[in-house]
Amino acid sequence: MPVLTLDELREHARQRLPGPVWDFIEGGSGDEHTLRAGEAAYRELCLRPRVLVDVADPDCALELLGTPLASPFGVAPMAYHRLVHPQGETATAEGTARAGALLVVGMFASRPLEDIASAGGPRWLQVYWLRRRDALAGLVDRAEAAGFGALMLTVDAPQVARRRRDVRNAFALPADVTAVNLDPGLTERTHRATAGSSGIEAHAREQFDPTLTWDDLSWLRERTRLPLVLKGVLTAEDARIAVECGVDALVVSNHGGRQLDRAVPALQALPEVVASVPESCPVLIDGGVRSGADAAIALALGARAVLVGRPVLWGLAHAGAEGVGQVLGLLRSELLETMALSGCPSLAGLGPTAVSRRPPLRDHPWPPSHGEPSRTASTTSGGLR
Ligand SMILES: Cc1cc2nc3c(=O)[nH]c(=O)nc-3n(C[C@H](O)[C@H](O)[C@H](O)COP(=O)(O)O)c2cc1C
Ligand SMILES: O=C(O)C(=O)c1ccccc1
Repeated sequence: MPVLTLDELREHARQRLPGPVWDFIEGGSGDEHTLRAGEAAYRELCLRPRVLVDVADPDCALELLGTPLASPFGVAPMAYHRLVHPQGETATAEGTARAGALLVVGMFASRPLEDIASAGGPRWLQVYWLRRRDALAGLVDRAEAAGFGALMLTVDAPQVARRRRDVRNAFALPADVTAVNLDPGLTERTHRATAGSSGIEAHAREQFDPTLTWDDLSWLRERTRLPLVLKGVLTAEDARIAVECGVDALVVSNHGGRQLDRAVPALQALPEVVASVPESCPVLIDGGVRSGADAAIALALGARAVLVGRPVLWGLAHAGAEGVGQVLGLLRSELLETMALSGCPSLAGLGPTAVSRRPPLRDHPWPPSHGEPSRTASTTSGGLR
């Protein structure tokens, strides 16, 4: 039986993976309030389909910071893909390349950057700000040499939040899963949990530099010619500062509910961020995207692309590269169907008037004011207000 939904893949993955690994992937921080709210936010919105539009040839290809993509989907950066499949990130890279989607490789990847790059698809590298600045610099140089198209700095994790599932499970990495792109001395801590702390949390406390401020960004900005993307921005205020600091793109994200619990759902924060940056600064989003319709809603509200996290690991656990390809292929075909059936055959035509909500989420100016209103969008008096 072919897999028809992401939920089916999730069930397959759950059956295959050890409980503590499943919990590490699926879990969130604190009471997991933000984790649940991230997905729920999409269900509170509806599409406003327009009719009698020629939708014979819907098109969702785009270029993002110079990277051509067959669809506006990317794999969110996630650590340690070898936790769920022996080939880890190289299998993820193959499946993602086949789908023509973007792969954001995590700093804590469990396969070498150069091997991941050999799949040939569009790829960016995510980094955390380490106390060991030389380790960060070394990785940036390797990413440039291996043809990575952008650098994504995650800024919502000055420390790794307490994830109670991992504490209960005393979660630590198995000996054969390591962050192979970093000096072993930097990551040995991930293999030992202590009372009250997972190996991941304890490792991050030792290695992540919580003193990072906007002033430090210039070091990274000057260190690389790659476009710089900040991941984990949730407010208009920070979006504006980021642009002033020379950041090229933003990811509106609460880390999939794994960092600040009670943080605002990414979808709710999206409009104020989009409204605060120039059109030249693409805004991406992640967290809780589970269907092509979810993606269409995010794109309509101004996201230029959508990153997907956990579902990619479900696909990888279930069927390696093939499973990753299934996840991204399913999302792309659902998005194209949604675009056709809502009378928006192009990404440019997918604007805020394609979405309806009740009650109002918040009182920022609406709609976000970017771009030429599309023909379909401009002739309506409804939409999200
Ligand atoms: C197992 C796992 C590991 C993750 N590791 C990282 C990481 O190393 N760096 C990072 O910036 N985000 C990391 N994230 C967060 C994702 O990039 C992303 O923000 C989140 O998973 C999106 O939500 P979704 O899973 O609902 O799609 C991780 C998420 C998961 C589930
Ligand atoms: O970012 C995360 O969510 C995460 O789980 C992680 C994994 C390895 C190192 C740091 C954070």
